[in-house]
Amino acid sequence: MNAVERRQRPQSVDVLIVDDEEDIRELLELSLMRLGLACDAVGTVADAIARLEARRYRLCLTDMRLPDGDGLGLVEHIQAHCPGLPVAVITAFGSIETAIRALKLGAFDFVTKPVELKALRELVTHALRLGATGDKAAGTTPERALIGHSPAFMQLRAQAEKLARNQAPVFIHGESGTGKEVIARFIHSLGTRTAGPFVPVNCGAISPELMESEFFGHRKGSFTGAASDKQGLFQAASGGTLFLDEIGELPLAMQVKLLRAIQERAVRPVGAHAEEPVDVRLLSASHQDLGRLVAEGRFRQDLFFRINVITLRMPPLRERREDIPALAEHILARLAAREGGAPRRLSAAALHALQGYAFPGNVRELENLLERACAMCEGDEIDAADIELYPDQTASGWLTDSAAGPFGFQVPGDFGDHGGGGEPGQEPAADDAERLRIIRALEQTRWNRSAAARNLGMTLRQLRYRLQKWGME
Ligand SMILES: Nc1ncnc2c1ncn2[C@@H]1O[C@H](COP(=O)(O)OP(=O)(O)OP(=O)(O)O)[C@@H](O)[C@H]1O
Repeated sequence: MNAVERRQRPQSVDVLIVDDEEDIRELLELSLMRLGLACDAVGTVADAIARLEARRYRLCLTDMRLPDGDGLGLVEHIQAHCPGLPVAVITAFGSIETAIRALKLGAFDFVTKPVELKALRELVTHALRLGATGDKAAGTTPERALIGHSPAFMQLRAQAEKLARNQAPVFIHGESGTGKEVIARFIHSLGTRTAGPFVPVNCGAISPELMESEFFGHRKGSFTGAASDKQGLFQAASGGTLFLDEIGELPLAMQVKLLRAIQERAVRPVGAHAEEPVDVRLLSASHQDLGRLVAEGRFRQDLFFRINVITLRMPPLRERREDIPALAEHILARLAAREGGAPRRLSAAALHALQGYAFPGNVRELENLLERACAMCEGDEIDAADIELYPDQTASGWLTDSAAGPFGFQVPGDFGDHGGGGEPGQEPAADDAERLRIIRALEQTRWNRSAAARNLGMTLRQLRYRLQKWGME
């Protein structure tokens, strides 16, 4: 660092650099200074802790191996003593496991050695934005309605708030209609990318032939029908979050391309000669057990590891029945706002009926059910008689601890690794469970697909997609 650069150092200190190699400390300091940031640089964990006690920083950037400890210890110290301070770790090339451990301990992000200026710039930009949005994670800013106060939901919410503060890919696992997209939006809204777009994609709804172009875009004339250049979903999500719902539905060929895009942080539009850099955070979700798909050879293990750095498990509604009254109230208020007039109330008997129901279609089914009930009910109060429940779905029949589900098998097959009982080998594949549920619903509605979809708590498009997949349409 030359004398002029030293004189230009701003007064406030933004970044604490922790690295035991002096030349790397200098290099990082210089690179960050050129981004207009002031730095302190130390070489040991003890010095880092002393500085953290003495000053406030906006980011801590630490090497992993230090003479008197490691970067993970410092990450833990910061979580405990300086909550809200983003900490990023510098890992040796190829040591992704260490990076993952750091992320799980609450690190914001990681960069690999040798540190590239571009990666460093991206990391710092997001970290400083995080500081600016830090209060949101504490819940002072209204975010998209996320209703639920049951212990299971509060735990999920706390995890999501923590995850919003880092850049790690998150896999959200849960049954249909549990709110996977809602939680993905929540993570996006509390993170550093909140000013950027949130782009949700249902991987199961894109035709395999168009997938590459949908994801990465295409150049005019690259195939019949490509009348002009088109941006892909990755480019559309740049600076924000790409949410890949039903990621288990991606064909293997597309999985390879997705992995490359994630690893390289770049995509090549169909018909283009060069790759374009993209800066997206990836969140993904599925109702399927990806581990099982990997074992069956239907999902690539390398992609699985890449997207599954952290898993969030969405509890089904029947495991958090305490949330039903608040959810119902929220939904009725929303329906009233749409239709006009005051929100309808639920009678005690109606609420009792709802709380005894298993909700195979989860919150989406509750929404559909209340919408129908509002249409049926004449007065201000919805009674039990106005609520049409899908038969044989008492909550007790669905309890995952020990009981067989309403169709005589363990439900839900896909969630056996999270507390479902029974011998693993005896569980049917999730697809089988879902197929049976859908066939039942179709039989009960005399194959009226719209009515069946409503009863199942899914959209007609989702039902048709599943029927097509099983060759039933
Ligand atoms: N905690 C919640 N608070 C408020 N609304 C919720 C909550 N959870 C789910 N919902 C509502 O339930 C519906 C289903 O949620 P969402 O689409 O996120 O579920 P999903 O798990 O992604 O479903 P699928 O797997 O079928 O795509 C949405 O209309 C959403 O607004």
